[in-house]
This record gives sequence, structure tokens and C-alpha cells, in this order.
Amino acid sequence: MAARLEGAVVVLAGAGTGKTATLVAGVCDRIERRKMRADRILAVTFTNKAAREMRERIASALGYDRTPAWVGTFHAHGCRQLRRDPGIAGLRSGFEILSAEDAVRLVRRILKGEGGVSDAALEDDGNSELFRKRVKRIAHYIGDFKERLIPPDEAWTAAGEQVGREQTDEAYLVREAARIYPLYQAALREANAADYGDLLLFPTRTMAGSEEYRREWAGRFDAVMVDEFQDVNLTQYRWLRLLARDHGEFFAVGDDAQSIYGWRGANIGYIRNFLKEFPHGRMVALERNFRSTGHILDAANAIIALDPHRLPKTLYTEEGAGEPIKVVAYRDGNQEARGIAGEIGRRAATGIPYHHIAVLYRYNYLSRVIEEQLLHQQIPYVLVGDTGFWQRGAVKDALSLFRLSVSPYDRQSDEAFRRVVNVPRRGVGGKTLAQLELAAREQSLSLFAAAERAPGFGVVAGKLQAFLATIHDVAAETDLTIAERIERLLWRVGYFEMLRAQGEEGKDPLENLNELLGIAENFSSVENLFDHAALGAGAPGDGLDGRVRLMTIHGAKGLEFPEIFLPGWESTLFPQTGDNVDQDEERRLAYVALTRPMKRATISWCAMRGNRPAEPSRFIEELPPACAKTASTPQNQSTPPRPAVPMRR
Ligand SMILES: Nc1ncnc2c1ncn2[C@@H]1O[C@H](COP(=O)(O)OP(=O)(O)OP(=O)(O)O)[C@@H](O)[C@H]1O
Repeated sequence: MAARLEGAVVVLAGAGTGKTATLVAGVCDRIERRKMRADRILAVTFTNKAAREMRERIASALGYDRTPAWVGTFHAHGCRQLRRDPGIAGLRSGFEILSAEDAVRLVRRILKGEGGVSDAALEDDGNSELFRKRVKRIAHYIGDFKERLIPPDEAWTAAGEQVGREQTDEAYLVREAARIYPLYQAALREANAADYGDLLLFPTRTMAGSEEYRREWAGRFDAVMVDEFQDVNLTQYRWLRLLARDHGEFFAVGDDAQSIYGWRGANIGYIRNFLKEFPHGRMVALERNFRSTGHILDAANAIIALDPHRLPKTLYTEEGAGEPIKVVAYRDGNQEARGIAGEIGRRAATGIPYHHIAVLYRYNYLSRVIEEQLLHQQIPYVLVGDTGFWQRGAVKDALSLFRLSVSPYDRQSDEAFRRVVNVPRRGVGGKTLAQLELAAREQSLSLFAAAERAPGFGVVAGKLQAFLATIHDVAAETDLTIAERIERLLWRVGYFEMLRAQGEEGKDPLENLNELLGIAENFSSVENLFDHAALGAGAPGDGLDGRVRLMTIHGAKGLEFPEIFLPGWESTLFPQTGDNVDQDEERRLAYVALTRPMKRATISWCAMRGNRPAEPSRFIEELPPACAKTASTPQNQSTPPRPAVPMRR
């Protein structure tokens, strides 16, 4: 059995072959048979959900006392390492972790705030939407440097190697990112904050640069185990190898055919070249799929077979053939959405629970029309992986208030101050804030402290001082639990009142705040709560029953549903076209999509999307005729379909 293999091992686990079970069995085998100590096993996953599932499964097999403490995401492990040695990143203990959104905000502030920085060029004559997009790209490229282990002072050279003298917009943004990166990093240090990239960048660079430091960490573990190996980027790969170098006990599960994160740094080469890098290593394939029926699996196999670089394996199932995949042509996106919602309604009427049904799309924006139709037909749904719970506005506001009350005089709290000082509105606009920023900078104070010392800004002063006093008052109530303190802050600053006044619109945020207070009740350490929030762990709602799931194909990776709808398989959308698009990765994405359904899959495409005509996706044409059936467009819709949009197959 694969789980019992020793040394350097990659288990090439096809879709639905039980990757998690294999990894869990690997951990259990090392503890039970090979007598390794649980706390000396490092197991790494990409998502909190996978880590949670793994912990639970190990615990139910071996008991909680024999469940490794080091089961978690790359981010969580990196965070733990950095919390122990914050100095390696130039940070102090208690540092904050910036979310991706916060990182973008910081980039924007640097660009806007630095006189002489080319924000005018970036802004392109005041086109703020374009500016917003470019700021995001710059933040992305800074993250990209970090994923390639490139520190600020080497970024300029790296950018040169990457884009040379190219004059494209993207090349310009890469160079901007290289130029901003040192300023960005200095700002992070000043705010005693790390972004996600830092969590692994600094530990990895430090281990690479100091044998003593590396030994100290590598010496803690007897085995390094990793999930979704096809998705690791350079930094993650180096980090893993530095930790496993001494004992060579490296156990990875992955599937190169499901590598869909190349665009954010994943390097499929590590799994594909594994046997070159580890000449004494072993690679074994798992090919029995336990998830899908035969037709669905044959279709998925046929699509991926056209990837010439894939590692060889062919999935099979011992289930029956099941229903062929249904391919439906629609006139346009609205009709498609109506068709899907109608069909979901019909299936629900036959007793299929809503949460057994998922709609997976290539791009987020495709969800909008489908949502409208689901709402219209009163079908309950949930957008999965949309704005994560911890990124919702009200949740971030509440945590910012809390952060302020915990450490008002620390510059680390400045971002929190900026976020909530004028929510609800108390007249502190951009001008006042700019004055405070200046005063804070000049006197090396936190914004909170600068505001306390401010001579006053007319009417604003009274309200602002009242706000500051409230923060102090609540902080002084030392007998409150964390949840009580957050709740008290929300009441006292008028936040709840503001939401109530918003009526219908305030309902969702109120619900989110209630959930937050529930979660906060489980925490007694402030730092743990902030880490939990920053690492996006344990958001509520994962287990919601009774709702159709809507998500991107990327978001569906690792998941399975009995019934799946795959809209938007059109020549203009999927595969995505363009010079920089990795067509093999698009193919793998189609493979991921086709390996999610257990029983029934419905693919659809539209002859018009927006105002652009389209044809069926190449992937539809590649489906073997035996496992896909073209269905006529359902007729029972409010707008009748135009006659015969010909299918090309
Ligand atoms: N040995 C087994 N016997 C029966 N069912 C299994 C076995 N292993 C896994 N399964 C079931 O098969 C399905 C797929 O397993 P799992 O989700 O772990 O696959 P996976 O390899 O992670 O797939 P993917 O890579 O596509 O996400 C699940 O429903 C799981 O419960």
C-alpha cells in the first residue's frame, strides 16, 4: 500500500482516488508501525478545510493525543515559525498578518502617498478603475517575487530578467512592483506586519542562509508530508526540502493533471521532475476512482489524454456507466441561467437536496445571472469562496475596532484606525485623515495617539475625541471576554445602530457580526483570534445544508457533488484565449471540472454571451460521443429559444 512506502515518495493520486485518505494513512502508518512521535511529523495542506479534515481523520483513527500538532497550511506553519522568530523578518512579537486585500491597500497608499511616484501614469488621467486594477496587479507581482524567494533588493534585477525592456502594460507593472517592493516592505516593518508571502519567505531564506538555523527547524521533524504537491511554488518547495533534507522522509500526494494554479506561482515541474530530483525516490499511481460514474470518468480521461506532458495514468471506476454527460446549447446567458435554475428546481422536486447540487463556472462574474435566476425561482444558494467570511466588511470593521482597543498606541493599529475612524460617519474625511497622517509621521506616533493630541478640527474634534474615549473606556473594562469586548465596542461606537438603520441592507452584516461573536467566544488569546482571522481559518458556513453551491472551478478543487452544472463552455470563454494563457492549464481546469460530479453532469454553452457570438468550447467537441449527449434546449422557458443553434459535433 502506497502509504507504507518509505523515503522520498510521491503518490500520484488521480482525481477521486482518495488523496486525503492516503495522506492520513501515511501519517498513521508512521506513528503506529514506524513508531514516529506524532509531534515530529509535519503535514502540510493548502487549505484550512483540508487541514481540518486531516486532523479529524487522524484523530478518529489514533485519538487526539496521537494527532500531530503540526498539521496545517503552509501559511499556518510559516506563521508559527515566524511567531517564534519574528526577528528574521525584522518584526517584533505580536506582529500582525495582512490579508491579501490589506496588502493591496498598502500598495495603494504607498503609490498615492509617495510624492514623485508615478501614480499619475498609473492613474491614466484619473481613470480610477484602471488605477485600482493596476494597484492590484502590482500587489500581485510583489507577491510573485516573494513566491520566487526574491527579496526587495534583488527585485529590480529579477524584473529585468523577467520582462527585459518590454514596453507592455504588464511589463511596466512588473517594474513598478520591483520599485515599490522595498518601500512596501519597509512600510510593513514599520507597521509590525507580515503579508502572506512573508510567512514562508523569511523562514525559507533564513534556513537557506544559515545551516544552524535550518538544523534547528529540520531537527524537529522525522517526516515531512504534503498534500496537493502539484500546486507548490518555489518558496514552498524549498521550504519543504530544507526541512526534509537530513532524513529524506518526504511523502507527497498530488496529481499533475489537476495543477491549475500556475498563474499564481504553482510549478507543475516539481511533481513532474520528482524522480530526477530524487533519483532514489519512488512514484506510485492511484488510479481507481471512487467518486464518479463511468461516463463522467471516461469524459474526463478523454480530455486530459490530450495533454502530452502529463504523467501517465488512467482512472477507472468499478461503478456503473451512469448517465452520459448532458450538453445543452442556449441562446444567451440569461436563457442559460433560467435553464439551470429551472432544472435545479425540477431535480429538487424529485427529492434531491439542494446541497447535492453545485454550479461551477470559469469566472466569478458568470455567477451573477445565475444568482438572479435562483433568487427569482426562490432556490436557496450560497456563493462559496466569494468574499471570505473574514474579509467581509463588518467583520473586518469589528476586528479593527478590537485591534484599536487592544493596542491603540502601536503603529500596528494604524490600518485599523484608518478603517473605522469614520464608521459610522463622524466627519473624519480624507482631509482630516491626511492631517493626522502627517502629524503621526512627524511625531512618530500612532494615528490614534496623533488624534488624541490633535488640536482639533472644529466640529470633527468633538466626535473624534468621543470615539477615542469610547475605545479607551471599553479597553478599561478588563473583566470582559474577547467576544464581550467586541460586542461592547460595536454598541458603544454606534455600529449596530448604523446597521439597524440600514434595514434590509444591514441584515447580512448583522448576521456576520453575530457569527463573529460566536466564534470569538472560543478564544481567550487575542493573538490567536487575530491569527485565526488572518489565516482565514474556520469560517462559518462551510457546512451549510439545504443550499445550492455556486463557485468557480478553481474553488471546487478537492470537492465533489452528486449533481453538477458547468455553464459557459464556449469558444470565447473556456479555454481562455490570449498570448499569455497556458492552454494546458485550461485543459487541466476542464479536467478538474469534469472530475467533480459523482452522478450527473450538465455542460452548457451559449450562442451569444453579452453581445459576442460564440461556439461550443473545444472541450465539448473533444468529449467522446459515447459519454456525452446533446440535449435540446428546454422549451418550457419564458423566452423561447431561437431555432437550432447547431452543435458542431
Ligand atoms: N478506499 C476507498 N473506498 C471507498 N471510497 C473511497 C475510498 N477512498 C476514497 N473514497 C471516496 O472517494 C471519494 C473521493 O475521495 P477524495 O475526495 O479523498 O479524493 P481525492 O483523491 O482527494 O480527489 P480529488 O483529487 O479529485 O479532489 C470520496 O467520496 C471518498 O469518500
